[in-house]
Amino acid sequence: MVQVWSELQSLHPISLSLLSILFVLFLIKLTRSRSGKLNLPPSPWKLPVIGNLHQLGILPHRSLQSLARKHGPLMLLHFGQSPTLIVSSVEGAKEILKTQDLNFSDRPRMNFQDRLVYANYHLAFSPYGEYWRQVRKVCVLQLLSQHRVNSFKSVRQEETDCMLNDIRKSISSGSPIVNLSDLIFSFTNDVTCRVTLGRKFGRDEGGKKFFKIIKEFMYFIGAFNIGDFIPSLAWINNFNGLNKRMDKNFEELESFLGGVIDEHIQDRKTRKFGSEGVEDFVDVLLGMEKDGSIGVPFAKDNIKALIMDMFLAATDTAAATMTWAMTELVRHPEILKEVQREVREVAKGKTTITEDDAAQMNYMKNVIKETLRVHTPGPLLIPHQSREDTKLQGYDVPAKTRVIVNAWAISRDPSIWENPDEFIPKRFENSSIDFKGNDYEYLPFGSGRRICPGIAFANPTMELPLANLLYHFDWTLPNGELPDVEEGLGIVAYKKSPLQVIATPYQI
Ligand code: HEM
Repeated sequence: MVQVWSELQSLHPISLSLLSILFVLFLIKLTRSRSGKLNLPPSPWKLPVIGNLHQLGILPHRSLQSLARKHGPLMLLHFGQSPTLIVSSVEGAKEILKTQDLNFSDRPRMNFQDRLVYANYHLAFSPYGEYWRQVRKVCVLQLLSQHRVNSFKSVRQEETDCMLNDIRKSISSGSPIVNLSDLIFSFTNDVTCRVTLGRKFGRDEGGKKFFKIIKEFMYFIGAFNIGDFIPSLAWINNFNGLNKRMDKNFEELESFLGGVIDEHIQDRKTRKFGSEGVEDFVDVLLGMEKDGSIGVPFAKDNIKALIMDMFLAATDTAAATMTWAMTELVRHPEILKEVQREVREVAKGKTTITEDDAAQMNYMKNVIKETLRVHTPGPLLIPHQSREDTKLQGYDVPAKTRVIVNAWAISRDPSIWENPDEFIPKRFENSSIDFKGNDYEYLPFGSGRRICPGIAFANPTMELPLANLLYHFDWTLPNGELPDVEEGLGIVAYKKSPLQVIATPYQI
């Protein structure tokens, strides 16, 4: 020490003052980094490079629920290089989706968006900002408002009749076992096709090809993609076949959607409205492209993205809910009997159940509510992202942190719900809890700025066919075997194996 001191004294005064400045700067940095140390939410132990990815499991909502039980309802995981906040409590969800909604209304960018030009124009994946605000407004006003939804009443009625006829045909051809999963998916897909594209694509080769394209696209959104978590390793997708598969799908999508738009442009030259006689969504969007009324740059690629949004958001979610509802009903014959009693009392003697009839079936509505609680179709909502540094329940959350709200775990939290894993539609009787985004213990459609804008569309699309299925047929199980409740992989929690049930016509 004495030697260091005497060497310092022998230094030139300029060097000495430089050294002092450096020393002071070092001290400032040290103090800053100590006082600026972030108080981050608890994290489970993580591995180098992949972080907590290995703990994600095949059904992430379930593995995240188990991790939250150990580490708490606010947890910071690292999926590769992406810090991700996992929220599994009512208080946390309320903070994200209400109190600090503006800060958490962004979306993280997904790797697939780099490979499909118009993926950047999606409503569901758009960052928070003027583009998102304007296209959301257009979608709500032109397709999803109560007024527009009512104008598609006849479409839902006709498609419900088609589904019932398919079942009758199957029975009269000697096959009373019907694949309800397929029938329900065709129903929601045909309804979405008609209101969005002006016509359905049927069950011929063309229609089947379209189903395949949509299903494949859904797969990319839900599939594990290394580029989403470790961008520097995105090149791996060139070798594992994912990029090739995406490119092929996107080419098919481009050709299909391009064809639909061209068809509409031709149609508009000869007719005022689309093939249904009502202006469909593509017609409306083409009109907006032409007159520039949307207020943000808007061209064919934007139209394609919004069409896709409607298919991705509307078809699988509603179909999954109805399939789960029927699955739970055949698993609980006493509940099935009770709901059929209500349906048959309300619609007594009628040959067709209308939406006005279905609207009076309160027990059936509770069956749908309970289905959305137990089998939340979007169990983790769509990931949100913070826009600025913030504090959350005493923890620091830096800007650009991904946020996953585990809505499924919250709706199965035993401290909130009695017997949370059991299917009990009666729990909603005399309860004010609803799915409109004000009750944070029950968030099947999310809440806040990014809440699902399709609630008004989804309701009658599920209630009408369900009421009709329950009214016109009795349902039993092939060999008396209960259907399983195993979930498939993907962003929508659907029933993995198809629901096969025996339909027996009910004598009105
Ligand atoms: C049972 C049916 C449905 C369920 C359970 C459901 C659920 C959800 C959920 C959980 C979100 C994400 C909310 C968030 O990020 O916080 C969402 C977003 C969205 N949903 Fe739905 N949805 C359903 C039906 C529909 C339908 C029928 C449509 C349209 C026809 C639709 C259109 C959308 C769109 C466009 C978004 C993105 C909103 C945005 O990012 O601003 N959904 N939905």
